[in-house]
Amino acid sequence: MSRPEVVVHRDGDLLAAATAARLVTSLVDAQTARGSASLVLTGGRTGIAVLEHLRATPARDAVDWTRVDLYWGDERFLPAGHPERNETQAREALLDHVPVPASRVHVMEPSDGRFGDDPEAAAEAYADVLAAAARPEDHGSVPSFDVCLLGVGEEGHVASIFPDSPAVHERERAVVAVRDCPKPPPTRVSLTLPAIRASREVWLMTTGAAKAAAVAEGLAGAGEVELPAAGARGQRRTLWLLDPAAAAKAPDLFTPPLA
Ligand SMILES: O=C1O[C@H](COP(=O)(O)O)[C@@H](O)[C@H](O)[C@H]1O
Repeated sequence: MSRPEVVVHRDGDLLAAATAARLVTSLVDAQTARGSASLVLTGGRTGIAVLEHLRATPARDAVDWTRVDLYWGDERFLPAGHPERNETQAREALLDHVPVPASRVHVMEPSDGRFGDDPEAAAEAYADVLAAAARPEDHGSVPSFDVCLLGVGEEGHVASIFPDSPAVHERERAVVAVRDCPKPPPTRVSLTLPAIRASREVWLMTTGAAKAAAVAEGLAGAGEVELPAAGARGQRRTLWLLDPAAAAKAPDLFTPPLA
């Protein structure tokens, strides 16, 4: 498992633009090395801003979108097309504007989908999707995603894994239903930390002073039960992408010059 690295960008907009550029390179490299690329998307302000920048940059055409598999780290369990669904926001920001085949867009089921209002069934179905996509070399029932994008909440949540919640204690399952979530909407579906840790690279992106304490604790070795972001690590790389406000309380070791 990789040790965290930190990049501090001048402001949130530059962070989103630079992360979009970084993604182009990573997806192209993955396609060159393995034929296709896999990307886990996140909701949240920064996650969607990255997709908007990706849509706007001409470099997006360097990616062969017909050979990208898209997954989600979490989803708000709401009806299809609901504006608060991470899927809806990602489609508007990027997916409706690039030629990614529908068969490669692996959404978590909505609350009016195949399983109705049953988030546990939706979570199990998503675990089956991941297991079907895993290759023998992935050593498990989760693909080795090339990049897993994550936002970070003020209390240190990633995906929909909140501090000291049942999801953060999950060790076996790759996907779980989340109920009584402290951040609305209360019902969600989420990858677990073991599934996130199957990723080659994990990129945690966050901005603003409200996130500074969570960032500092995450980098200073907090336990993942208290601060789930601390447990989000990639096999090869764990990258914290921050603005100066989010980085303000980080330990010295982790505050490199501005990029
Ligand atoms: O609800 C969610 O929030 C987090 C973080 O969002 P942000 O706006 O504070 O960056 C996000 O990572 C997660 O995917 C989403 O469902």
